Amino acid sequence: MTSEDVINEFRAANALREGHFVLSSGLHSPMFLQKNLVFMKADRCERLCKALAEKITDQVGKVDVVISPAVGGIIPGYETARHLDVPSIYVEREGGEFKLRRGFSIEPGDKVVMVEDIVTTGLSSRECIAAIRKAGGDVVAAACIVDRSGGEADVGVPLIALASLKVPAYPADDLPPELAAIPVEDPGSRRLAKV
Ligand SMILES: O=P(O)(O)OC[C@H]1O[C@H](OP(=O)(O)OP(=O)(O)O)[C@H](O)[C@@H]1O
Ligand SMILES: O=C(O)c1cc(=O)[nH]c(=O)[nH]1
Ligand SMILES: [Mg+2]
Repeated sequence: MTSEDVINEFRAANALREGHFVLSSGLHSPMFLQKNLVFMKADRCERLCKALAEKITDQVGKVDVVISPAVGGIIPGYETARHLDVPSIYVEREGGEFKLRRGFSIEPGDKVVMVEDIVTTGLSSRECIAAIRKAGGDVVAAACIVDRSGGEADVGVPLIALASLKVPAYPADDLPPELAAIPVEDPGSRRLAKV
């Protein structure tokens, strides 16, 4: 599957959004990949994650478990794990920090592939990898459906991206005037109020 094929799946799901978005990292962008609209259809999710699973196997061989960061990583993590025929678990934020909860644990020495939906700066991936290591996992690679950094993000382990593209993103104090003129949306979960 080429990067263009992957982006076409987003287009077909009306998931390639234009406007003014604040991203998980705090950067602002005129484009947002609303992955939930892609993953909501099982056939579309399967095509993408089957291709990602094949790419993971080609590049790192057999792994023992997939671990993903909530919320966005949960569905692609599960579907990719299904094609790798391994279990899928996830970390979620507790007091802002990713942790394994819900009875999930890692067997000592388990080879882990961390599966993300989207990588922009790699911040969430690095936080997830740190949480996995703290819980005893050996992270052999990271993987994602789309790397918006065009290969520039450094997550500290090899990053296997199904699609790679370079999307503009700007610090809040350095917005182009045409972007600053549009009301901002914050679609992710990082800044959601805690209950
Ligand atoms: O590479 P980064 O700069 O970290 O950006 C990518 C992250 O942003 C999104 O998560 P977000 O925190 O918005 O929440 P979500 O998973 O609930 O969508 C996405 O799911 C990635 O985890
Ligand atoms: O960087 C992000 O937060 C981000 C970008 C994007 O296109 N899609 C997404 O879900 N998150
Ligand atoms: Mg996320």
